[in-house]
Amino acid sequence: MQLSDRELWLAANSIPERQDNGSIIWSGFITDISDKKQAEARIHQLAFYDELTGLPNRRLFADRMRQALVASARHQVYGALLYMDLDDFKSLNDTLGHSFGDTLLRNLAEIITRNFRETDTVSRLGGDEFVMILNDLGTSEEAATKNAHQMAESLLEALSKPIYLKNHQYKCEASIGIALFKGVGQPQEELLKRADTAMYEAKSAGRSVIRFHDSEVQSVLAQRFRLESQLRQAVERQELSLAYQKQVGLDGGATGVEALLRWQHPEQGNIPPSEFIPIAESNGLIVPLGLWVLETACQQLALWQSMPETQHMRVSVNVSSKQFYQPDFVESVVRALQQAKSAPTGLCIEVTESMVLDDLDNAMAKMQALRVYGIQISMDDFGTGYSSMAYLSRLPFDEVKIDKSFVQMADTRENSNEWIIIETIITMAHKLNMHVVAEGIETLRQHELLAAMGCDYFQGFYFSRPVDLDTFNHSLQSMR
Ligand SMILES: Nc1nc2c(ncn2[C@@H]2O[C@@H]3COP(=O)(O)O[C@H]4[C@@H](O)[C@H](n5cnc6c(=O)[nH]c(N)nc65)O[C@@H]4COP(=O)(O)O[C@H]3[C@H]2O)c(=O)[nH]1
Repeated sequence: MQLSDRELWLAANSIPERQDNGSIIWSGFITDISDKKQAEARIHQLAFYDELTGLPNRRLFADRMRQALVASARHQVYGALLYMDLDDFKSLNDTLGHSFGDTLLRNLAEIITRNFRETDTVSRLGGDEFVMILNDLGTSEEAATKNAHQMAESLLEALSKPIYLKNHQYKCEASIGIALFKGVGQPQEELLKRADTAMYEAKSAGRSVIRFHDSEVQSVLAQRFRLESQLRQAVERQELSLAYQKQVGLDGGATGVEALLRWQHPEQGNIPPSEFIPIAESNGLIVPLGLWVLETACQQLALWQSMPETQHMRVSVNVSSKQFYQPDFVESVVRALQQAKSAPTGLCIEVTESMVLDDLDNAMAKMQALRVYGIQISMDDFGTGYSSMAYLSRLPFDEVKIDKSFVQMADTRENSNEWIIIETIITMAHKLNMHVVAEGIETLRQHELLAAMGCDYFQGFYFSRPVDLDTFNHSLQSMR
């Protein structure tokens, strides 16, 4: 029962008694059991929650951990255990007293809880040690590592804001150890020990440090962070360049090139795009990098267009999803063309199927706007995604690029389903007035088979690897 100012728990006991006329009268008594209920709630609170902060205690943590492991196994997703320990709590407790320490811990509990999602668990195992269970961090180890690291970083940032307590300003620093988990394979105690060990490693490495238990994960992460900061300076240091891979027509003559980004790292040498482009995509750096690629490719296009022997050459440029969905993407492409004084018909923008399907209407509007200028659009990596014929017919593409994995798969099994699919793609693309490029041609046989199927253009190591500009121009001259 809810009274105006408090909740009242009542227990009713009554016995039915049948009367002579057949009716039933209940007689009994009602007892106020509010005190008992409160005592039960208090016992539950004491059993499962930390008295000082109100956070789940070790017992409830163990139960949530069990649930997290089962859920992770069922959905095949990664989770992580974050073990956090304050960097100078002991000395603070000793100098400012335990009551100050307690108030600080209560404040921190609130800050930590605010920093995580409702589906995560924030618990206090004792002293200044907090352990968090993070669920649903992704299906790949890489995504989980990144997500767990981001969440730990954002926690450190939230903790670093000054807290004002009893005339003291306190800026918190903490060490965090992380252990990833997936499925029920690892015993709970083992996982906790791993996160704890990682936390000790973090502590010995300095203040406000995050460490993963798995040394391999840690070194991949360290390399990623190193690359990330170096990539920021790569444009200014002129470490980036474009490689050009030619595309040929049926007669073997070069009809165009695909411009591919290259990073010549001063110590590590050539770093493949598969390594640095995902980093640039995740931190937004891909937008300025992509613009640099477009501007450089347009300048080169203008040069080729100014010479009679190369004026027919088309330059294809890859764009990433983040870059494509920038509100001013179309304007930035047009600006790059205008600044370089190159004709828009020589530029081809390569987008992938999954990129377009992310936001179909928006993508369609951008593609139509690009085509108004005469810029061509190619659907890259066709065959790897949904490869929906329905979408292909609705979207304004000029070209379909059959992915290399598809071409190579088909080569190994004659008359395989892959060949049938390739043939269907080619026929359908032609009916939709699109031409077809097969990429990843490595053998004469692949070339001949695809040519026989009606493919229009070809690209692959069989004709040429991607090469630097001088080598490319040289090869053009020697062909004349
Ligand atoms: N095995 C084999 N491979 C072949 C063959 N012919 C070409 N390749 C490789 O296939 C990739 C083709 O580019 P992509 O599918 O667009 O795939 C590209 C593209 O998605 C991305 N990328 C490259 N440059 C840029 C860029 O400027 N911007 C963006 N957003 N992504 C880029 O990185 C990916 C990888 O680029 P690369 O390492 O240069 O790898 C290139 C090229 O070197 C062949 O016959 N056999």
